[in-house]
Amino acid sequence: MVRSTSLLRAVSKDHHILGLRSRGIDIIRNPRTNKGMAFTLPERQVLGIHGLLPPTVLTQEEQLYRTMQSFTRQPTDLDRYILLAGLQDRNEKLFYRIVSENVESMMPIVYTPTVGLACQRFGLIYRRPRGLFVTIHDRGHVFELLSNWPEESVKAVVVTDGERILGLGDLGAFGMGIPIGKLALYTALGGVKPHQCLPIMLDVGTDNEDLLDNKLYIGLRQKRERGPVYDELVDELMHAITERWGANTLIQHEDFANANAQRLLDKYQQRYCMFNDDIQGTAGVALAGLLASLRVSGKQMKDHKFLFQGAGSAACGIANFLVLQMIEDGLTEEEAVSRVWMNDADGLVVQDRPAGMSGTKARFAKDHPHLNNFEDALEIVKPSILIGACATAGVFTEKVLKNMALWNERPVIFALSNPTSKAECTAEEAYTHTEGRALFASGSPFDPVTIDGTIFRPGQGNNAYIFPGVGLGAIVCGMRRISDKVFLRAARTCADMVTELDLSQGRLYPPLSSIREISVRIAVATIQEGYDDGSATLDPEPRDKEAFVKSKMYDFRYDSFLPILYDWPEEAGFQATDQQFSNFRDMT
Ligand SMILES: NC(=O)C1=CN([C@@H]2O[C@H](COP(=O)(O)OP(=O)(O)OC[C@H]3O[C@@H](n4cnc5c(N)ncnc54)[C@H](OP(=O)(O)O)[C@@H]3O)[C@@H](O)[C@H]2O)C=CC1
Ligand SMILES: CC(=O)C(=O)O
Ligand SMILES: [Mg+2]
Repeated sequence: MVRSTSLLRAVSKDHHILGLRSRGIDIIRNPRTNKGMAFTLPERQVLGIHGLLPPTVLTQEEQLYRTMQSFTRQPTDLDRYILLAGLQDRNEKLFYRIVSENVESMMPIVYTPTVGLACQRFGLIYRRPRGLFVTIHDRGHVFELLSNWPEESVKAVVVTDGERILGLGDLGAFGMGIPIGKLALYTALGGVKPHQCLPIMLDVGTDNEDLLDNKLYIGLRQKRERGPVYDELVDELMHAITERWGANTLIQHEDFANANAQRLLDKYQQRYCMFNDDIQGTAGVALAGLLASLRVSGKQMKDHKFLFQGAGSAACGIANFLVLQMIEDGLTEEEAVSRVWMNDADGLVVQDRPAGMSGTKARFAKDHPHLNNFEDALEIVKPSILIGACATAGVFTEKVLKNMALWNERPVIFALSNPTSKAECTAEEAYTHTEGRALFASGSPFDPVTIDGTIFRPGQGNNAYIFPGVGLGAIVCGMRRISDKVFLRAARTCADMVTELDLSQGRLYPPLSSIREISVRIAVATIQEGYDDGSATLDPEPRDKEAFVKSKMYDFRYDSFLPILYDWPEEAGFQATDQQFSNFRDMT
């Protein structure tokens, strides 16, 4: 007799119940339940998959070793990206474990810089659904479309419209790689459970002519929809997400172009549990690194003078946080703002310039004659902290860096633009042209640099230090809203975790290998802020917040299918024959 297919109930170690009406082969095909060759012999027999796998039974550790072997043998980083994406599609637990336990080697692949290349080639890389494509033509039906997503308990959505993908510009629907990558970090670095994460690509067309002509392009072949129709779609999406998955569903806006980023944040920040990562997450991580730098320079933030190269979402987000910090140091708002200068594509941000200006940068416009040469602007401002967020490679020239070293004992130089090909300078340039005195950080990773026998290990000033922890904290305490203060707290938490050893090696951030621990602390800080400002809805407030956060985190270890033995429903079967079933019972 063959026992018929029935309800399989497997209780994992974190007591997450997998409710599956599946045949054994479906358990292998489902990346959430698949364990590859790690299915034990009893499991293989009871699930009816005995013989479908090679006879060797591997531990997860042995699988990790084998995967690392394949990983290092790939000819290029893009091949490594494709290998990992394939693993994520086959065996989710193994994928997340390998990323989380090898953050330094995996993050440059699943995230910047390789994810940028993956987006540019997304038409070739796309294999299977890993998120939702919501197009401008779905207006009026977005809720129905979201209902097609098979998960019932989505808690975190990352959405982009693909208009400003890293520093690579408008990549349209190819931008889907970014929400996928960000949410991979939600799980790998923040421990948010993968079935709670949903990437969304809002496809409103693209103004990238190359893509519109590209046979491999997979998005809508039309110019971007803008104006009221665009706004209606975003509105409908925000509403539909919370209708479908609850009012406290976290929505992260990612890589929207400047004209939309701050505008949408202002519109939705008080209405939804949402944030803009490029504005607030980046401000958090930059502030963290700058706070750590104060321990080396022995200064306060208010003692500094800042110049930004780039005056968009990232730069203005950081500048606004610096003002808050300086006000806390005792300055008036006017004094704080006066210390922050900006330069953009039209030159120095000054009040009466021919190009005028839009958006938040106006706050920082100075009463000064117009200048459109950055090196001249630098000479005028003579900053002690120079921050690049202009997506333009090489603008921190040798002359710029040497001048920074001339005016400052410890010049602070942040080249935040991503991917690596857009960085304002390399780590090697920053250290070489400042005789190793620069306090340097970059958005994408750089290898250590040796100058006169001293090894510098630059830190990665990337919002990946911030958003996974904020997301985790907001989700587990059911936050209604996320204020800027959450990110200020996250920044201080991250800065506090920088050790003297980190600083002595030139690193203004803790090593990436400790990022999961940082995420836990940031989650705790987020929850604390949530209860302080009344936005947390979880009742009662957890007393031991750290233990609470940890108890909610994803467990990379495989679920055991063995508990079904002890709770074997009469009609259960999994295609196991009576003989297989009794063999299984004998063995256990
Ligand atoms: N490290 C991190 O965690 C993060 C890094 N970033 C990176 O920062 C970069 C910018 O992102 P974001 O702020 O969102 O983008 P925006 O488009 O909002 O801003 C870009 C800014 O750069 C200015 N700019 C463009 N070209 C030049 C130039 N040649 N010289 C001076 N300024 C120039 C633009 O000027 P104008 O205003 O006149 O158009 C604009 O102010 C990207 O590369 C992104 O990857 C972003 C978020 C996080
Ligand atoms: C890191 C990031 O969010 C960006 O470069 O856009
Ligand atoms: Mg971004």
